[in-house]
Amino acid sequence: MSVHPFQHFLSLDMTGFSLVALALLLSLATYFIASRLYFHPLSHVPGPPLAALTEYYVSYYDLVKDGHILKHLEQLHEKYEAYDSIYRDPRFPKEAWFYAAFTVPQSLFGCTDIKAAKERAAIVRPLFSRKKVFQLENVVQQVVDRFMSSLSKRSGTGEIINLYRGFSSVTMEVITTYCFAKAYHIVEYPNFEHPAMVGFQNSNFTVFIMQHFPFMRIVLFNMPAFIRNRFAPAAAGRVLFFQTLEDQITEILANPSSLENGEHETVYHHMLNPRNGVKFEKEVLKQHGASLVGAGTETVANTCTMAAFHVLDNKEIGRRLRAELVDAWPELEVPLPLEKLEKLPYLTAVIQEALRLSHGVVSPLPRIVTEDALIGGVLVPKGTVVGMSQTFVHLNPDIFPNPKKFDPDRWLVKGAGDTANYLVAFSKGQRSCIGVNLAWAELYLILGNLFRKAEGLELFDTV
Ligand code: HEM
Repeated sequence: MSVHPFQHFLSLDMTGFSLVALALLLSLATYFIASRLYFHPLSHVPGPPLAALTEYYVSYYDLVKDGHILKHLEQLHEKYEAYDSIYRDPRFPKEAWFYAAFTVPQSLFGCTDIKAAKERAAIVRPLFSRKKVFQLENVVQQVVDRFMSSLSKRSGTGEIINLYRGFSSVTMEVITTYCFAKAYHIVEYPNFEHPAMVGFQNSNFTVFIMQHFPFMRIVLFNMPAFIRNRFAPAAAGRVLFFQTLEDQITEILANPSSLENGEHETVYHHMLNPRNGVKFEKEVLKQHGASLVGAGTETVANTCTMAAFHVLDNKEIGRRLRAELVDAWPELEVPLPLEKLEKLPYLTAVIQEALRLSHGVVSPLPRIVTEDALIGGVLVPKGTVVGMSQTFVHLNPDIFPNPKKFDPDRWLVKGAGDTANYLVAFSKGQRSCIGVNLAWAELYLILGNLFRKAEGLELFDTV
């Protein structure tokens, strides 16, 4: 078979072209890999080479491995303790790319500008001070009473209750009543599956998607409702919740004097305060409201779930907790005030241990290093994004021996007060949790009431 001279020329040329392209590609890849591994300003920072090469290293663990980046990071981070240097340094702002995925950039939580965040925190902080939480204790107590009454209706029926959903219901209802004086009747909803609560909870995964694929923020929020409901129900829940908040805000803005007749002080009294000229726009109010619900629902519910599991799982822990509660609270008809509950040492230790093992927020919360800084003994250049998961502090065996064991006694031994400095569930520094007092109050009231009043609770099908 004869070969046409042109055909020969073409095949020779294609091979030559492919070789040149391949060589070019290899050189580019070598240049990229070498510059990232050896010449990048962070090349001296320890860590796996693949993570230095691509940001999709984290995306893979978040999206494909169901958030298992933490298990993986735990092994990597054992040696690198730098929590305080990162979070206590007031010069390091929150990193915008990460926080943008929560779609509340104008809220206190989402605000990445140091000065603006400080001003915003100062406006709402009075609502969450220890004094105010004590003044509004009955708001929390009433929701807890409603939760207990929902539970007692199921008592003796043999019904299986998803307590995690139950705790999420009570914590979401506390936030909406405490912050907005608005009850959604979440704790009364069948199976503790109120659509706003379940929708908000399920939508957490969409945050990861929006984090790694930012264009999805526009897609998910702007697609027609019927498509979103059909193909992205989790995002639909989030949108539905934002809408309910917006409706309340629209009503208040149309009739600001309604605040004077409200049941109690709310976040709107602080964010729409004619006396000191504070008047935020509707969008800011909406985002701030949503972020309070986001920050205050799952966190408290996770801690309650962690405590309840271990109290029910470990007979001795359950016995000691109940004995302490019965002793301090003989008359069940009269609620035991927060002031008394927080003086109970074993209950306090159970809560501390539950906070430690539920960690607060498990994702490393990123900050930007604005000036060259020494973090964990490593010189980190200006502009670097740094963060450390709270899990690495809470599971450090040098601080908490046998760290995976739920052991309230570790908080009762001499010197445990110092160890409390390492309980970083609420983070540290200027951007630490503004709701810490409310959170503690909820934990005391929910767990105190549950383990004093509910009888016959048993674990079912847990691992
Ligand atoms: C066990 C319960 C809770 C835990 C463990 C917890 C933990 C945290 C953590 C770790 C942060 C820092 C987040 C970051 O750096 O981005 C934070 C911030 C925040 N938390 Fe909580 N939280 C809890 C309950 C609450 C409650 C009940 C509220 C409701 C008022 C709340 C409102 C906030 C807000 C608004 C922020 C943002 C503060 C800022 O960025 O300056 N949290 N929380």
